Amino acid sequence: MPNPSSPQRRIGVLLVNLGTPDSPETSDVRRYLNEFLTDGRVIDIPAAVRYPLFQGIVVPLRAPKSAKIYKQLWTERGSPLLFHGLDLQQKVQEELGPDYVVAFGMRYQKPSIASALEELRAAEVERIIVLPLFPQYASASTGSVQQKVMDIVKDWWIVPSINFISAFGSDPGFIATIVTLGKRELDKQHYDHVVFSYHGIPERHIKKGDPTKYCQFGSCCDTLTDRNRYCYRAQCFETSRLVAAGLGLSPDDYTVSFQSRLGRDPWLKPYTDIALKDFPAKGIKHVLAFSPAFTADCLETTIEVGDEFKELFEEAGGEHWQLVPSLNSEPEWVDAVAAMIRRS
Ligand SMILES: C=CC1=C(C)c2cc3[nH]c(cc4nc(cc5[nH]c(cc1n2)c(C)c5CCC(=O)O)C(CCC(=O)O)=C4C)c(C)c3C=C
Ligand SMILES: [Fe+2]
Ligand SMILES: [Fe+2]
Repeated sequence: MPNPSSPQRRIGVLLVNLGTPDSPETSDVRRYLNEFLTDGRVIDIPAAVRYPLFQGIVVPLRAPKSAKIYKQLWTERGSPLLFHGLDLQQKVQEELGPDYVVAFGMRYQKPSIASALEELRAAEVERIIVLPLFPQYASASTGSVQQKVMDIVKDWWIVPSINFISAFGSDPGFIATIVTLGKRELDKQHYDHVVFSYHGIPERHIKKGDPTKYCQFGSCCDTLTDRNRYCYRAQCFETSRLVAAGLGLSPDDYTVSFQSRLGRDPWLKPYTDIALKDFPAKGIKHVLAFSPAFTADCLETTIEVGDEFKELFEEAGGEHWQLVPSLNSEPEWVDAVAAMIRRS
């Protein structure tokens, strides 16, 4: 007989974003980068080379430069990626109500995925829905979160049912929120062109997830099908196409490009910093830029797209470069996240 006084079983929700240093000081940035850049899904070279190369050379050289950039990004509330994540957690919890327990974790540094999973375990949730806040699946982002969650729960005596929402780059609520934010900017003034700039990944990462060699980095990715469902490039094109349709843009009105490459191997092309330099000569002087690989403002959006690309564009003769803010904890995005969770 069920005990009528036993608490109702609730569903656990784990929202996860990438990570951020505890502070913009070099020592904290170094600790963050050491964890991030020794992840074998991010830097996919043998561990025996990865650790000495990155912890011994790359990170010590990079940390002071990155710390300067993090200082520009830092706010009174700290890192935008962190405080927007906590705001989203709180608002999604309010939206979903008492049948759910919503936790927030970061893949690297704090709050850790382990601490967020502990909160859910302590709440005795019946099952867990994990939503990595990366719209397009990549092994370096979503895959890494999935692996970390599995590494942790494998040691629990009772391993709960877990659903992973692996990608949501075509989700109607996600697309609609980007369209709303884009319209806000487009209503203010005329733009000659739109850029969808995605975080890049090495081409090798796509090849490793494509045993049938379907993806040839050409028109194969123009449509998202069962053959390329997890191809990051195909998903980026799909997100762009859906947002463009929502904004009433034709294919000539927009460019899809990739940013933030690291190392010498080929990454997804075209590279945003190179593509934008050609715009002014083509008569494109006013550009509206979206960052649809990110759900919250961070270094890659605010600084790289918002400041650095703006500077490059103006140096090349452009007049106005405007970044569309990320979804952060916009009410429409909160509704979209809650809807994805309810459907899962
Ligand atoms: C969209 C999801 C992300 C993918 C895919 C991704 C792949 C990836 N990233 C690097 C290297 C770096 N990324 C950095 C920052 C960063 N990356 C993402 C997301 C994805 N990365 C976010 C949200 C952020 C910003 C974090 C913040 O606190 O604001 C950095 C740090 C930048 C610096 O210190 O200068 C690096 C380095 C690789 C190599 C990679 C795929 C192989
Ligand atoms: Fe990254
Ligand atoms: Fe592809």
